[in-house]
Amino acid sequence: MSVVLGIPPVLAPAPVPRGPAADWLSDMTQTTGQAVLLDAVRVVYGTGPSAVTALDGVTLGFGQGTFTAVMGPSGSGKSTLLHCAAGLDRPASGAVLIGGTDLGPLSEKALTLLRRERIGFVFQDYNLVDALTAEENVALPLRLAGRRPGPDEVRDALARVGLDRRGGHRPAELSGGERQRVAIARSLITRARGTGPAVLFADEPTGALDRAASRVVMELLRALVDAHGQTVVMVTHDPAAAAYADRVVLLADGRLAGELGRSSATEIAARMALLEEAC
Ligand SMILES: Nc1ncnc2c1ncn2[C@@H]1O[C@H](COP(=O)(O)OP(=O)(O)OP(=O)(O)O)[C@@H](O)[C@H]1O
Repeated sequence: MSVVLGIPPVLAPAPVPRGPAADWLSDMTQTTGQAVLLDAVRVVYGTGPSAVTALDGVTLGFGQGTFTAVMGPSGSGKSTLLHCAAGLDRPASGAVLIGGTDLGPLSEKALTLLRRERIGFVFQDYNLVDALTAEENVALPLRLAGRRPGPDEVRDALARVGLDRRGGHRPAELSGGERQRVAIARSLITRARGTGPAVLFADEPTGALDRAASRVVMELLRALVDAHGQTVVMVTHDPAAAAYADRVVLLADGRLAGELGRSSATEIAARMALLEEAC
């Protein structure tokens, strides 16, 4: 929940000064239509002999209106990559740009604001508040930001995930798949009025769901990309979920270990098996 409220674990408190390289990268994200760009990102947890290099110089872009799955063996750095790309963790070195904005020089307050207005999050365990209805859950981030949602805003967000008739229900009265769809509606609304998030990050969005519910959630994410040009970056272990993405990025030991274009679940599973064998 701390993630939703925007309290990031800060790894390197000193902001990297903005220099000509950052300006060049910023121009590049705008001219190449990259929603998110990671440039030589390195993340180290801890110090001394017990230090772990979770990301080791990763350079990667996520194009606007594309759907990317990030896969790799356990401990390969997938969550770290997602957290860095979303401005929740700061890299020890390298740069992260969202829509051309270099996150390095931003204060914690500016970073929190950027996350609130331009980034959506969806988590494996939904992170809904049990005591609130679906409508109240969707409206919550706006209320936390001090903004009263417009009369149709919450209903429209729920309609986009096919749950406009379930707005008065609490999470306990909804199935796992419906809860995740409420979480997706909430992620679409947490920003300046009228604009969707620059990027929607999903961390194992189908991890707690059965096959049928997973399929509904993945079809929904795919439709957001196809019909609304939404950019989606998703970490998953599930080849069937990754088969909905335009691109599958593979990580191993904190480094890029290859990528696949749109592929079937069988092809993705075979590639993952090879990668896990090699690690
Ligand atoms: N807070 C932390 N402190 C120390 N080491 C960490 C921390 N978070 C992650 N790591 C280490 O960094 C590496 C990458 O972790 P990360 O969680 O990004 O991997 P992952 O690919 O998402 O793994 P999984 O699939 O198991 O969730 C691992 O070796 C992990 O043990």
